[in-house]
Amino acid sequence: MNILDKIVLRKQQEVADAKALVSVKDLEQSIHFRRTPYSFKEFLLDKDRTGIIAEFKRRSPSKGLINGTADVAEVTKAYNHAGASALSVLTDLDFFGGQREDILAARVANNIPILRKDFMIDEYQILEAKAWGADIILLIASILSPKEIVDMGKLGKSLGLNVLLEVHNLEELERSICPHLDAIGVNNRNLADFTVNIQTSYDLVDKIPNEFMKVSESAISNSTTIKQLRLAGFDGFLIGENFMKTDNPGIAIKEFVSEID
Ligand SMILES: O=P(O)(O)OC[C@@H](O)[C@@H](O)c1c[nH]c2ccccc12
Repeated sequence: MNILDKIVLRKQQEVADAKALVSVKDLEQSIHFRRTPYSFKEFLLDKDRTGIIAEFKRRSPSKGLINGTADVAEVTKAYNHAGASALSVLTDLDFFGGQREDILAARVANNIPILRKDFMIDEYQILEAKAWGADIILLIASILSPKEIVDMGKLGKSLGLNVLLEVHNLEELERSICPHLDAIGVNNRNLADFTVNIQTSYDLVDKIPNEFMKVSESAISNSTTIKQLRLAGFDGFLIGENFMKTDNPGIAIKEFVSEID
């Protein structure tokens, strides 16, 4: 079994446990459930921001522990002030060391869009995302059928959430694309075996219809790459480890941003 299969299997159990503990009604009664999510597009295309979607990630299956001490409110505020267009906060506990409380803390500290970064396999998780104060959900093409992507995309949109579809190759893109999406992310990392290749982004950018915002995800570690990805047609750049692996991710993003503009 590859790592992605393991994550999905564990996720099924986690969602079943969560459903037994917190009802849909409870989720709908959260104060965040009534708020109108921020527009991902508005922030991503804002020329005063950088297009960076800055990620808070404590660990990953490929790298193990990345940062065991960083404070989520402090780091996400620094990301925001450095010009991030959106924040990405991992909520998977077993493989990425994230939790619901991380989104809640990032939400109260920031007024820019937040992506709930997790492996969404059930509509219940989309209701959770809304209840926790997220603005954007991630749908990963490699673990969802085209019908699941349509259904989950529709539900997300009906709640006012922004929907980011993640693909890793042309086949995934072609089978998964549908109208209920705002943005398409090309993951430069193959989630099944962790190999990374930025070329994946350049290969797919022109295959993504221009009505969708285009995001390049993973393994971005220098400002030259951002400039090249921008020229190729990308609007957004999802960066985690490059900032989180340092002692002070807030300073790391500031230095990074000073090199792009
Ligand atoms: O830390 P990196 O290499 O900058 O990558 C960030 C982000 O793209 C990566 O964490 C990611 C992309 N897709 C995912 C899906 C699930 C979990 C994590 C991810």
